Amino acid sequence: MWQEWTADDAAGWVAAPASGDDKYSRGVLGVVTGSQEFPGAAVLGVEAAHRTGIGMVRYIGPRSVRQAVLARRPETVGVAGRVQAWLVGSGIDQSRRSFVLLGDLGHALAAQVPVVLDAGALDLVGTHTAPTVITPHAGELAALLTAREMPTTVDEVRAAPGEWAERAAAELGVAVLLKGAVTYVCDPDGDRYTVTAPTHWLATAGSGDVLGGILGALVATHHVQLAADAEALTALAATASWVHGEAARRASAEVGGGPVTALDIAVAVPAVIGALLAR
Ligand SMILES: NC(=O)C1=CN([C@@H]2O[C@H](COP(=O)(O)OP(=O)(O)OC[C@H]3O[C@@H](n4cnc5c(N)ncnc54)[C@H](O)[C@@H]3O)[C@@H](O)[C@H]2O)[C@@H](O)CC1
Ligand SMILES: Nc1ncnc2c1ncn2[C@@H]1O[C@H](COP(=O)(O)OP(=O)(O)O)[C@@H](O)[C@H]1O
Repeated sequence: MWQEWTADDAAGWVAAPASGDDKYSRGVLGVVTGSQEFPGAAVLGVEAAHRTGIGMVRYIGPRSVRQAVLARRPETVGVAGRVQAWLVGSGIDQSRRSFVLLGDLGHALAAQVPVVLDAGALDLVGTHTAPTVITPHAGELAALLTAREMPTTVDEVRAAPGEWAERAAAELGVAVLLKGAVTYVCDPDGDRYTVTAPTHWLATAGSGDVLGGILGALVATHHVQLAADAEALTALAATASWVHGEAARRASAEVGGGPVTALDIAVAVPAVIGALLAR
């Protein structure tokens, strides 16, 4: 049975800093995203991570992309160091990964801290043992499962998204967040949540990159809980999807129900987090 994730559920998975906190205890997210072809994906994910509330974001990637990220978010740290979670793959073309990039991805996945695997890193699922959540859309899930000898098509996944998400979680041994107008979040232990988007303006280029940043930040800021209970990843993924949808709804409401851009969604996130904390 799939359970719709609500505002009350999400409210249990957002964190505000306390008096004893510092930027490291709050959580540090390492990010390996973006490319010369898709620098915007890195900018959007990093922006969303900062807007979700986090101690620090470390961005690892090509110099030109790092410059774009820092131009938008000078708070971002551009050198490697300790992190409590990784977000990898958004804005990366799987077929054009350089040796340097493969090294950075390998380093991230070997770190034994929770990982959000998106877009051009989805094929790396199963190459590491850290708690992992994958964030495909229907096209990406179909391609991933087909490559793993579970042949399927986008149309088949769209026709039965919950079943394919569950199958992926069971066969790949990771939490799955399957994106769409209804997002399906599940894990191999049987947790199953749906998140129904409150607005279809969410379907815009870069929206998924923003979702990755929100989820990465939530994972990093819950690193202590995750170390004790890896299943928390599923609740955090459902929360990220809920926050993402609600941010788009608020951004659209601000313009009289009109369209929103991916960056608008990220900018609306702090008010969503504030409202959840006030519940
Ligand atoms: N500003 C940016 O830098 C942006 C970068 N992006 C990056 O661009 C890369 C390619 O993204 P795409 O996924 O759009 O790749 P494609 O547009 O190449 O799509 C791959 C395949 O999946 C199908 N597909 C795309 N979206 C789908 C959906 N929502 N449901 C079902 N099938 C779908 C397509 O028809 C295609 O067959 C990713 O790395 C992504 O992170 C995008 O997020 C757009 C914005
Ligand atoms: N029809 C729709 N209505 C509402 N939300 C949608 C719809 N289609 C897709 N979405 C959401 O929009 C986002 C699109 O992400 P993604 O497919 O990764 O796009 P991109 O790669 O351009 O960022 C996801 O969060 C998904 O759940």
